[in-house]
Amino acid sequence: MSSPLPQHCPQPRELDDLELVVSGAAAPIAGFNEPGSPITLSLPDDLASHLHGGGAVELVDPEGLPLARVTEGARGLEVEPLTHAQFGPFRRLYLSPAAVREQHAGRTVVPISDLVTDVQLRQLRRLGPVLLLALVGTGTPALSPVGLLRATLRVADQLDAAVVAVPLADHDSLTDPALRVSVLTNYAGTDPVVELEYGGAVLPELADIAGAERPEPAEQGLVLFFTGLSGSGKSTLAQALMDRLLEQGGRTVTSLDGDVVRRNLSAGLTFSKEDRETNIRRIGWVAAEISRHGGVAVCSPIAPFDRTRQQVRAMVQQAGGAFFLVHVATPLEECERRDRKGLYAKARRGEIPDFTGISSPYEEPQDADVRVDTTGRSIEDALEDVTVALRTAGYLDLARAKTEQAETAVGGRTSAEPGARALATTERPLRVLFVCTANICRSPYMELRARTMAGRDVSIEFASAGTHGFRSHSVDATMAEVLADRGVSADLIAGFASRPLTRDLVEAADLVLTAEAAHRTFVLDEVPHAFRKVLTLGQFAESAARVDVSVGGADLVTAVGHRRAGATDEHNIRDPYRRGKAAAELTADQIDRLLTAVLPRLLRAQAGAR
Ligand SMILES: Nc1ncnc2c1ncn2[C@@H]1O[C@H](COP(=O)(O)OS(=O)(=O)O)[C@@H](OP(=O)(O)O)[C@H]1O
Ligand SMILES: Nc1ncnc2c1ncn2[C@@H]1O[C@H](COP(=O)(O)OP(=O)(O)O)[C@@H](O)[C@H]1O
Repeated sequence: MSSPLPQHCPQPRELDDLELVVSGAAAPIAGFNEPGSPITLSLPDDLASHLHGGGAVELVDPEGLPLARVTEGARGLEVEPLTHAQFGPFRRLYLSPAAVREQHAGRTVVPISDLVTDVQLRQLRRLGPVLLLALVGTGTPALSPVGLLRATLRVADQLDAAVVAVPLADHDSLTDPALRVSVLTNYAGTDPVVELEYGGAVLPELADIAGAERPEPAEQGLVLFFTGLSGSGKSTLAQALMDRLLEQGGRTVTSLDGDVVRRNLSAGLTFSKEDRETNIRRIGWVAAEISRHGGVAVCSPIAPFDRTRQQVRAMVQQAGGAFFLVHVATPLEECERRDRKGLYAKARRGEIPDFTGISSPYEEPQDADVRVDTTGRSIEDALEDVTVALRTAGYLDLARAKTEQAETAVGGRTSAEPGARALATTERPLRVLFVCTANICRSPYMELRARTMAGRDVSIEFASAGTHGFRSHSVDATMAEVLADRGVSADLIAGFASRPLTRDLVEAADLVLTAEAAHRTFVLDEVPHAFRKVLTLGQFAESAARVDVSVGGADLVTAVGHRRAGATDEHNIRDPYRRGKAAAELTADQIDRLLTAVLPRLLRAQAGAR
């Protein structure tokens, strides 16, 4: 009897890709890892070498259902389908391009990845019979796949429309647009494909879906994840924070403390790298489920590996929760000095192998929402850093009642201090950098229009640059005309000189707003840690709309960094270069709409919070 094939459960994005490959939607791509293809599968080293040696691997879904068998072929990994996924909400809507051509030929094809607006419904009505392709792949829709399908079906009821679900995932790379075009074309055949216009207000009949999908921060599940060395203060801060949460009431709180988890959920695991990863993934899994149901999970394991922390973040976000990472960055010397449990001394004597910080690594997080060094500080004071960050990010407001704050104020600290601290960081002007390709058309328009709109306000500065920016060119002549028509002074326009984007420009900016998602990807490939402050202008506008109107200026930038909407194609501001004045006007209209929505909130003088 032959031994069973090794099995592997791919990541959600890879499972979506598998479905596209099997259904023919990805054609001409027919497998994984073909040269230059965005459809890739990453396998653990042992499985990769098994394939390389001529073996086969079975890909299974998270429940273990075998979906396909992969082998190494001439162009990459060849895929032989086994079983088709049969369950899951709206499975019946997942059709292959061949089935769609057979059942729905003759309809105008319209891709949908967000809630439809009034403007878009009018556009759809004008199109006649339509096929709404709901793009439900991982990371693509602005809401959950089920939410998008429920909303799209509701819109379809008002039209002559068919709805089909397509698991086109977001690969967050420059190859995405090409894949999108080929998938849409495979579904459309010879029928036209029309993109929805940008803008408008979400249809009132979708409000309940929008509400359920985008819960108010007070209702969204939240995972507070403290990471740091043993003795850094994770448990102490986590406990103090939970006490505050419980005193305030209104939320269910679950503690997943490192030590406690190891005595229960993870009993028997060692401190090898593998077992630590298992331990953290277990914590992540439980925390994600808690967040799925709107609860707050407070976790405080060491979690020394970046990759595992990222996996937890992904699990939580997948479950619709928010993930907030606190790096308790107390240095090793201080943790060792405290040595509350006497473990460091033992580790130094070699009595505990693989001890974090001594004989096992701790990878410092680059993506922490807040970093707290507890050295020489009171617990209350260190906790303040966390509660301020939580409040600023729009998750929890754990401010004590004023009377209580006054009572706890010591050594000249007053109840006003947290607010004062937040203000101090915003005293210099907020620096906003606009980015497009050549820096002669869209980004100069954004910069000069924004400067004109801001007038004499000194709380903000605008600049622009291009991912492939020309050096010292003036504004494109057509765009310059549009700028002049819209009240931008001739001096400003004449004084403009284009420039290429540099790392320093990104580092120096508080907020980088790009014309298209591809520009955002370009910037992040260069400066990955800037991910919170680099957004498309449309993505920023949509994200800002979700943040309470009382939050403005630098606080708004921080809040959006933590609660940003996905960058979808609808957000892209298309390039009008050399497409005539009408195209330039349309682009200008789109930019004006977005700037009008966001600028008043970025200008300190008008931001409601102050
Ligand atoms: N080898 C080794 N390395 C690090 N820590 C050790 C080790 N052996 C035991 N301990 C005790 O276990 C606690 C850390 O467990 P965690 O589950 O948080 O660790 S991990 O996230 O799985 O890496 C940690 O507790 P905290 O001090 O609360 O962090 C230690 O008390
Ligand atoms: N500002 C502070 N914040 C948190 N802990 C502090 C602080 N100052 C001193 N400590 C002490 O440091 C130790 C931290 O231990 P613990 O919270 O168990 O750390 P961990 O969970 O990271 O191992 C405790 O004894 C705590 O009283």
